[in-house]
Amino acid sequence: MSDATATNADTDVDPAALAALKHVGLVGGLSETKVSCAALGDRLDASTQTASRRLQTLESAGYVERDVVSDGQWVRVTDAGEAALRAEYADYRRLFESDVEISLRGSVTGGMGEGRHYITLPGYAEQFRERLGYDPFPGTLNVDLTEESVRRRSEMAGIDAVPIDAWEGEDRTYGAATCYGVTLVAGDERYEEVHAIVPDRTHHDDDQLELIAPDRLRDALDLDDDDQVEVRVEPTSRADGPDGEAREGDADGNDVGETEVA
Ligand SMILES: Cc1cc2nc3c(=O)[nH]c(=O)nc-3n(C[C@H](O)[C@H](O)[C@H](O)COP(=O)(O)O)c2cc1C
Ligand SMILES: Nc1ccn([C@@H]2O[C@H](COP(=O)(O)OP(=O)(O)O)[C@@H](O)[C@H]2O)c(=O)n1
Ligand SMILES: [Mg+2]
Repeated sequence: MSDATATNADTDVDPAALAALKHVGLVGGLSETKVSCAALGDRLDASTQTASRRLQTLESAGYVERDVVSDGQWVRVTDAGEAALRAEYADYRRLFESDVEISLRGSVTGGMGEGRHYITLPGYAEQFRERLGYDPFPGTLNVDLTEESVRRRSEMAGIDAVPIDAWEGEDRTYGAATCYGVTLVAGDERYEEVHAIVPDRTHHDDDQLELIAPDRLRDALDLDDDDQVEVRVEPTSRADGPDGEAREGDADGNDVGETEVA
């Protein structure tokens, strides 16, 4: 089994640049819009030079694309930029709404046949049993997300989730993952004890969501390839936590670190 082909790079920018990104979005929406640094500076209560620097920071981080012209610049918020804004939005939802739930949609699909291998590795299997409270069926049910749901999945970042730690095998290191509690809905049927597992390292792009559960979901919900499903993501905590220990998840699988503040 080969190692990761893609890792989710940490492209975070500082809060000031993120504020500039929000203003760019508010002025012109997420599609291409003409921005002048002087006007952006006014909105940010900063100088024209500062506004210009913030746009450069956003461009370097891959959050905007720019085309500088004589009287300003055309700026477009990229998918990564939109994901960063959605992650912020998810934080505010968490702050002000009591029952945050995100609904993602997609269709059942076959994958690369590697899910079974990873799920049954002892270093992961022990953590699933302890932290999720069950032995998963060996494999991952792959869901091919709709375009809208690919964009929305970054909102999962604000939802409490169960961390699965990296571990050392005999010949290599296995990466960490994050498990989000979900309910899987297919037609009139639903299955509650499911987790969306987001590995830090994966061969899949973010249009694929992998689900694990105690049972084979294709049997439990009578699913075939291309069947439409809804994945309702809800806050969840570790089965073995003292009183519901969890960490704030990261839909991109980036390391989110400790949640405690000294
Ligand atoms: C718990 C878990 C850990 C994983 N760790 C790694 C890893 O360390 N390196 C890697 O290349 N892929 C890792 N993967 C991802 C697999 O390479 C692959 O993206 C995916 O699980 C394949 O699923 P599929 O067979 O359903 O398509 C991991 C997957 C899971 C479920
Ligand atoms: N809880 C689960 C996990 C996997 N599966 C299915 O079990 C098979 C093995 O999973 P896998 O991840 O190794 O295979 P692929 O997803 O790569 O096809 C696939 O057909 C999955 O769709 C399931 O129905 N329910
Ligand atoms: Mg799979």
